[in-house]
Amino acid sequence: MTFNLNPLINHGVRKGQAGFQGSTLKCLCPHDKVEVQVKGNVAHNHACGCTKCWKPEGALFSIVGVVPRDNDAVTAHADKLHVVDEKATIRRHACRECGAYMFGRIETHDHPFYGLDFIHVGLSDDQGWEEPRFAAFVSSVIEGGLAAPDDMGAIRKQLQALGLPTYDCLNPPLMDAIATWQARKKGTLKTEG
Ligand SMILES: N[C@@H](CCC(=O)N[C@@H](CS)C(=O)NCC(=O)O)C(=O)O
Ligand SMILES: [Zn+2]
Ligand SMILES: [Zn+2]
Repeated sequence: MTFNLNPLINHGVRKGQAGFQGSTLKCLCPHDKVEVQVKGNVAHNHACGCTKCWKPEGALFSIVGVVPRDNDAVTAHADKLHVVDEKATIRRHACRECGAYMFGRIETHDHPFYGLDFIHVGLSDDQGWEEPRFAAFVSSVIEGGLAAPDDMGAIRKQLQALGLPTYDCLNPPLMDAIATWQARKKGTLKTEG
């Protein structure tokens, strides 16, 4: 059985282009689309199975990455946006009409990822975005009711065959970044860098 992981990766992972300058994200409404202009490429792009990230209809995973918060701006139909969950750390701004999540922002200064916005490059018509490089929160697809526990072996295999290592949290570099931030805050890590 082949799973609908996400349309962006179902038929292989397309490599990004060096020097890609960014592009516009558009919501899925047939007209009066919400538009978000993104300057520069996305980073840490990955598949996320968590229940909070936006997934296209029928897909098991979101494709989500980050940009500096100053690099994205809503350029059309901002009035259609609402925050999906005010209590979540990532305030995900979605189109009220089509449901697409246009950007997610961390407003808590005291957070390891403060300063980054979360975006979905699948909402752009352009190619060249950094390719997804790993899969995070894979086990969460069970929590979301999207997959049976017995399917997880096959789902992980499909992701790994695409060259995406699978994790049930974030990947080691991001987990290390979070732990480093926590250690500096607690004073348990004193070195710079
Ligand atoms: N098992 C949980 C995990 C959710 C989770 O921790 N998601 C990560 C990856 S997007 C996160 O950073 N969430 C913060 C937030 O959603 O505000 C779920 O699937 O809902
Ligand atoms: Zn829309
Ligand atoms: Zn997520």
